[in-house]
Amino acid sequence: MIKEIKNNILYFDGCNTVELAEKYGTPLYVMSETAIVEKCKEIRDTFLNKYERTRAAYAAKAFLTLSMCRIIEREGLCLDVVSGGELYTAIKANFPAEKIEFNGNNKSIGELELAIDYNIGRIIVDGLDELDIIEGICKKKGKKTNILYRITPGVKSDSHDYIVTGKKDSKFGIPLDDEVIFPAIEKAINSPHINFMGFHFHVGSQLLNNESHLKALGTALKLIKDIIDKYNYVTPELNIGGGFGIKYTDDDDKKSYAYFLDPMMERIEEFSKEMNITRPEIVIEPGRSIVGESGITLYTIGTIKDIKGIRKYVSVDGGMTDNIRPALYQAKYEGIVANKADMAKTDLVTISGKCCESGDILIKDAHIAIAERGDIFAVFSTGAYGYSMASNYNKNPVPATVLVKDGKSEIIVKRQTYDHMIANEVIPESLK
Ligand SMILES: Cc1ncc(COP(=O)(O)O)c(C=O)c1O
Ligand SMILES: N[C@@H](CCCC[NH3+])C(=O)O
Repeated sequence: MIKEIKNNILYFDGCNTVELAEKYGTPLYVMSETAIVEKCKEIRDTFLNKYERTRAAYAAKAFLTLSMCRIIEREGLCLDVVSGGELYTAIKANFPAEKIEFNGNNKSIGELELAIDYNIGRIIVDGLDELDIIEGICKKKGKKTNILYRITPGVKSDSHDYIVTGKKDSKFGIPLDDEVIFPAIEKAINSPHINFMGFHFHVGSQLLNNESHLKALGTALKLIKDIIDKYNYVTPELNIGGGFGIKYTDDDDKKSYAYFLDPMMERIEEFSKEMNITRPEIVIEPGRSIVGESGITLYTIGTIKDIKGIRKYVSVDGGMTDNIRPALYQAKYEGIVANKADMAKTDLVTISGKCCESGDILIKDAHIAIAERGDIFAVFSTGAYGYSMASNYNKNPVPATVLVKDGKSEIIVKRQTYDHMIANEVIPESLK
């Protein structure tokens, strides 16, 4: 059990959360190594070991630190990065270059050079002129790079509009209009500096049903067939993205990896038999599903305002700066007063942050134990897209992250200091 209640206190991966808050301060991101490892094991058991020639590239954008790179490498996964900064973090952690894949809809020349210099495994090309840039860099450096084309499969998945990515009107991917996609494919096949590996799609994030994955797969398989028919070229790989949803609240009907992947693998195997080709190597890119439920955030409760007949605001010492998701996507979370974990949840409150924004609300209408200043509040399922989307708004420092496992805790990201925040600021001569 990752989450447990003992003597009225919330424990997370064997650690007393009130003691963690005392030792490391709040706000505090707490990541359970046991939970992350369990997720990786589920991926190995139900996908990597079940089907030959498969890879799982952890989508680093969900939560990336040097230590996370180490865990991902140890657990046998690859890494999907989307920026020079994520790639640099992987390089600094000595992550094997051939296991890195580079996504992104507007990679800079500098970022592509870094990727090619480091000989990373795959670049997922996301725009027509990106291929020319990669070719130019490879030519200059005498290298050859593996690429896939990210396609826009034209499916609308069932998630918040900001995190659906597969519909035609999207900044991601290459549209499948014949006059756009076929010349691009021909160019990639014929380029002496490119190994054209195939296609990539990612339909959206926090998905709780497999419909859009299956629809997009149908589109991708049709394209693979067209390429065989037109150019007699069999693409050796297919990347079917991530997006597997997690449980934020009791309303989220989370599904297993197998629920998404088994029907897709079945369809791909059938297709390969029909076409009489070797089944392409299949790659997935899970992010949220590995780290989301593996993390919680601890806060200290401060001001409590009970506006009679209207609402009771319980403010904590963090907010949209450490978790932008409620403000950005109206995302729902659940939480608990960690030092009153056994007490009846009789109070209906709104958990608000400390930023100067009325929208800085973490949980609207939460049922919690009667809280007082100084209590510790834990928000669940914050392991994905919390730390990685943190900001310094209102000059709030980014919280520390601790990694916990079987009752032991270690810092993996130190708390930012006020000095860190102003370290890059300069007062020019004109203002001295
Ligand atoms: C290309 C790509 N791959 C993988 C992911 C990871 O998605 P998730 O965290 O939902 O698994 C994303 C983000 O949505 C993405 O854009
Ligand atoms: N940041 C988003 C998901 C990322 C979407 C990336 N394509 C979230 O918190 O849900």
